[in-house]
Amino acid sequence: MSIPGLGQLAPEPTASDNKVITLQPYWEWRFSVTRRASVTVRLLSGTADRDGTELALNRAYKFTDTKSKIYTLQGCTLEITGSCESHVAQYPTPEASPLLTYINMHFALQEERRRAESAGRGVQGPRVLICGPANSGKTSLARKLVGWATRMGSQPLVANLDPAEGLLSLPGTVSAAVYGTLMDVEESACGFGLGSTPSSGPSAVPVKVPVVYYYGREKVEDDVPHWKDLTRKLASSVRAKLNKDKDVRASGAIIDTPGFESGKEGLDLLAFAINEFSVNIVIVLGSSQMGDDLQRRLAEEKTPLGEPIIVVPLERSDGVAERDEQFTRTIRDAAIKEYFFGDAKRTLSPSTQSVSFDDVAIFKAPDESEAYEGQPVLEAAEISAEMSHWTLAVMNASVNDPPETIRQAPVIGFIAIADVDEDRRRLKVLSPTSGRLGNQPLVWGRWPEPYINLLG
Ligand SMILES: Nc1ncnc2c1ncn2[C@@H]1O[C@H](COP(=O)(O)OP(=O)(O)OP(=O)(O)O)[C@@H](O)[C@H]1O
Repeated sequence: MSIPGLGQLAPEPTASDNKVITLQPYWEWRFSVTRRASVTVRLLSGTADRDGTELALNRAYKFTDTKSKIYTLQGCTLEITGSCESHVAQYPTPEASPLLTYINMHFALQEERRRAESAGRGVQGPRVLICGPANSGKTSLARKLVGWATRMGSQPLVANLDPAEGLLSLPGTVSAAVYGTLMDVEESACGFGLGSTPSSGPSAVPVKVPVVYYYGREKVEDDVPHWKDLTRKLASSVRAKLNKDKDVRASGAIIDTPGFESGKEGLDLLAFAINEFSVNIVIVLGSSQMGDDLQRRLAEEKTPLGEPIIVVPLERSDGVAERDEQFTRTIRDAAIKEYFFGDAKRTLSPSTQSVSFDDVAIFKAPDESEAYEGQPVLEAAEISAEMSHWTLAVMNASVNDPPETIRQAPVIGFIAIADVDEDRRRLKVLSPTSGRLGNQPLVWGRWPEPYINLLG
């Protein structure tokens, strides 16, 4: 058990310049670098990880707009250059750190994967769903379990059901991808961000190919039926992949979820996802109440493959950082910008095109208040200046398809509306590739609202 606050050195408000720190095994260097500041970390000796991905010795890693930690299992020395809030979390023994339980979880999952592999005959590895209240460290744990698994040669499928944070995609989506290779330590999202996708052009780490569905809202509660439809679709593509590829099948899946509370609605939505993804292991972070409720609810249930569903409550790390609206908006805006323009490591050249209102088919999701059963799922949008700076999803469907088909189609990519000239009835459109906008329908969601002018 780690007791919040115990064994922590007092935070250093803004440590700057150059310093060298030594971490004992299982200690963490926790840092928060915001407002476009940056900090550079170099591993001088020992071993160190960020969320399951190892830092290379003597390589400089630069972090911007990131709240995270570097931990060590064997001890290490780090050189830190730059300004950020940071402190070292010390643990007297490994047992005092929640990290040990996460690692034990990883080894238990590896054992399941080994069993699935040797059993063959279509036996699937563990399908693990990670849930808990908001800010309990779900995504960080998902990244660790994925990073550790890939380092041992596994290729888990990773799915994200939280539209507030895109996995290899823009916010407002749910997505899934196979992870079989190295993750990017420097990325704010540490391997779960856009830097690892092919749509961003050449990549420093091997690219992942996600399947993406567009939700266009922030919270599941904003349009539960639509979220359920997309979760069902995503689960179906995950199932297809697990059936098709024996290495992925043996590795199983890791599913990250939005922060749900332990009320009936949250439990119902979790139970829905658990059923759709044939989950057989549910990790509950930071809520014994939710752990108990799920245990009770799933005690008699079996997966469609006939396995029992095991609920594993795990402790939340007291290091999980609060992220205010300003920080999350900065991260979101940076993701949208990176999608079109790349980042410091690789610059992309998006194309700008001028298109007539008559040459595009834009559909609009209903407003929040209308998002209930019986309402039109998508309507043809009236193009106006209101659309300026919004990012629209390009759907893998035909403009003549029924609205429901368009809404549930996979996403091919995104475009941004740079300008709307109502007088000339022309749109200036920013697109990651230079091809003409084809016959694909575009969907204008309700979130995230644009805060930046991409061409400004
Ligand atoms: N031990 C830690 N030390 C420092 N920062 C941490 C630690 N664990 C997690 N964080 C950071 O805290 C923030 C929240 O963590 P994370 O995203 O994993 O939580 P979450 O439960 O998935 O959140 P949400 O409910 O919003 O999806 C992230 O910026 C993450 O990098």
